Amino acid sequence: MTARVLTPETLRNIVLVSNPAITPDGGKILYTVARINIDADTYESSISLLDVATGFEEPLQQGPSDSCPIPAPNGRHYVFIRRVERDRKQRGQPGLELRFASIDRPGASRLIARVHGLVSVSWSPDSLRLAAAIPVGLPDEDVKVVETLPVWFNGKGFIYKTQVKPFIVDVYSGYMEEIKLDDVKWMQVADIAWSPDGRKIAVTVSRVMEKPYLRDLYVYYLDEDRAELVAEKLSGFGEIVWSPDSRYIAYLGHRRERGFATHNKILVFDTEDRGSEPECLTCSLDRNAVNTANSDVRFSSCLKKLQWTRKGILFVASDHGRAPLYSVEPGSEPTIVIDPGEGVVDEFSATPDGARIAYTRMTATEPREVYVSDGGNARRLTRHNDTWLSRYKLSKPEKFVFKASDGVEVEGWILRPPEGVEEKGWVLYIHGGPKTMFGYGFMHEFHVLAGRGYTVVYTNPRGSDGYSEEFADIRCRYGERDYQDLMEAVEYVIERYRLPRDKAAVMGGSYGGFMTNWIIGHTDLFKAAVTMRSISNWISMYGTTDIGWYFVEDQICCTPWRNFEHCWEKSPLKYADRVKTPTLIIHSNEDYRCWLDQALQLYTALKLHGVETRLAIFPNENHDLSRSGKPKHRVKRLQLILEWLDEHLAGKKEEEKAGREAGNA
Ligand SMILES: CSCC[C@H](NC=O)C(=O)N[C@@H](C)C(=O)O
Repeated sequence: MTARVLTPETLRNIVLVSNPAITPDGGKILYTVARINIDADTYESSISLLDVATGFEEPLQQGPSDSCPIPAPNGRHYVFIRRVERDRKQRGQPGLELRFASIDRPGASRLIARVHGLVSVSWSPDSLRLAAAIPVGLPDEDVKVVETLPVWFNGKGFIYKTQVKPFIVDVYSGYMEEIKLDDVKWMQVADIAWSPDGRKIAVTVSRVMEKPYLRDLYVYYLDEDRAELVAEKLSGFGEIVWSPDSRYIAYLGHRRERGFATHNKILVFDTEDRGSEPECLTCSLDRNAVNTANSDVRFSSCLKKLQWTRKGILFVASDHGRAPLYSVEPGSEPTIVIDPGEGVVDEFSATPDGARIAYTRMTATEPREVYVSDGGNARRLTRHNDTWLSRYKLSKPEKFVFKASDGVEVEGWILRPPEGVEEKGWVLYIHGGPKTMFGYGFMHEFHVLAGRGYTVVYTNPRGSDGYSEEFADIRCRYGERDYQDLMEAVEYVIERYRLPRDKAAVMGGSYGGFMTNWIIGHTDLFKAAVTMRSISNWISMYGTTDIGWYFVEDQICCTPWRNFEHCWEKSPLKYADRVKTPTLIIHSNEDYRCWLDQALQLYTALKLHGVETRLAIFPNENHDLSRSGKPKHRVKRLQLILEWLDEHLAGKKEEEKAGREAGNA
C-alpha cells in the first residue's frame, strides 16, 4: 500500500491559526482561524473565542475575511479587521474595514473606519479610542507620475503617493484626527503605542525618503497637543512598548552596527531623561530578538512582538532554529519563560500582570496551535490540525551539526521520505534573507518534496539568523563563506547519510535563489536547480526594487557608481556562461522585492548558453507566492517543482521519451 503523504493539494487541509490575543483578566483568548480554499482560490478567515478555563470555543465573527482581533483594556470590547471584496468599479475604494464589537455578542460588529491598510493599532487605557498608524494616499489611476522613493513595495503595489500617518480614532463615533509630529513632511509610521497613564502616544517614524530604514522616536503629549523627539536614527524592526509606569519606552531594533545583519535588540529609553543613552537589555544574549524561522503556513497577525508586563518585557528570539519566549527587565538578563522544545513560539500576548500568556507554537511536523501558559504550566488549547495530520505520514527531520573548514559549527536538518515512499534523490534547500533561519517552523513544501521521494537537506550557513551577530554578518562577501558552508554541508550529508552524489538538486528563494544561481555558476554537482524569486544581477537590483538601493549598498558593498566591478563580481549573471545545470526559474510578475527582470536576465542568459531552462511567471503574485499566494498558484508552483525534479532526478523525461519511441516503433 502506498503511504498517504502530503501533496501540493494537501495545502487545503492546513488550518492556519494566528493572533492569539488574551483578554486582560486572562479568561479568554480571541484568535483568527483561516482555511485555504483551493476551489474558490481564497483564504477564508474567521475569529474564534476560547474560554481558557474550560477550553470551550465559540465563533465570534464568521468571516469569510475577518482577522486580527485586538481586545480592549476593559476586557469587554475588541476591534478587528474585515477585508471587503471590491469589483472593478470600486477600484481605489478602501479594501479594509476596521470594526468594533463586544466579546459577549457573537456576530455583531460596527464599522469604525474604511482604510486601505492598517500598520499598527493601540488602545487607549479607557477603551474609548485607538492610536492607529494608517496608510493614506493612492497612486494615479492611469499614468503614474512619480516623485518619491520607492515607486512600489512588495505586497502593497504602487506606494509612491502613500504615507503612513498617526491618527487618534474614536471607536464609538469613528471620528479620526491626525497626530501632528513637528517638522515631519514625509512619513512612514512603523509603530504607535498609547501609554498606560493615557497621557502620551509614542510613535516610531521614518522621515527620510532615501533612508527609510532610519526611524525616529517621538512622544506626543495629548494634553498639550505637542510632540517631542526622543531619539533619532534608530533602525531595525521599530516596534515600541511603554513601561507600566508610563516613563520608559522599549524599542525593538538597533543602530545598524552591522547594517542589515544587526540583531534586533530591546533598547529602553527614559522619556524623562532626554538624551540619555538607552539601556540595551538583550545585548548579552547575542540573538535576534524576533522570530525569523521560515514557515509557509502562517496567516496575518496584528499582535505586537514586544509586551511590557508587570513581570518584565516579553519577546521571542531566534535561537538555533528554535524560538523561545524570553522575559527581561531593566538591569537584568533575559530568561526563557516559554521553552517550545523543538519548536517555535510564533506569536504571543500576555495579561498586564504577566501571569498568563497565550501563544501559538509550531514544530516541523505540526502547524500552529494555540497554547496558554500560567507561570510554567503550558497547556495546548486547540487541535485544529490533529485529525487530518493523523491520517498522513510525515517524517520527522533529523538535526545534524558539522564543523566547517574554518572550525565554526554549522547546523542543518535532513527530512527523509516517509516510510514506504520510494527514494528518488535529494534536494539542498536554501532559505532567504539571508538573515532568517531554518529549523522548527512547519514547511508544507518540505513534506511535499519528501512525500514525492526527495530527501530535503536544509541548513543555516553563515549569514543565517539564530546565532551570533557575527555569524549573520556576510556583508560584502556574498558567495564566499556562505557558499563554502553550503558545499561543505553537501559533502557532509553525502558521506554521513549515504546520499547519492548523482541525484542531487539545489533550490531556494530570494537570497536562497541568489545562492542557487551562484551555485550553478560555480559547480556542476547538481543535476537540477530550481531558483525562485531570485537575484541574478545586483546592478539592476539596485534601481528596480522596493529596498534595492540601500539593501545592495549595505549587503554587497557597492552601487552602480561605487565599486561597480564588485556589484558585477557578486552577480550570478556574470557566471551564467559557465552554467550546465538544468534550471527551473519561478518568479512572480508583481515581485517588487526582487523584480521580474532578475528572472528574465537569467532565463535569457541560460537559453543563449544552451542550458535546459524553463521559466514560470506567476501573474498577480508577489515575493510571497510560496507563503501567501493564491491557493491555486501555490499548488501549481509545487507541481512545477515536482515535475522538474521528476524529470531530472527520477528520469521521468527519459522514461516518457523511451515510451514515446516504443509507441512509435
Ligand atoms: C533585496 S531582496 C534581498 C533578499 C530578501 N531579503 C529581504 O527581503 C530575502 O531573501 N527575503 C527572504 C526573507 C524570502 O523572501 O524568503
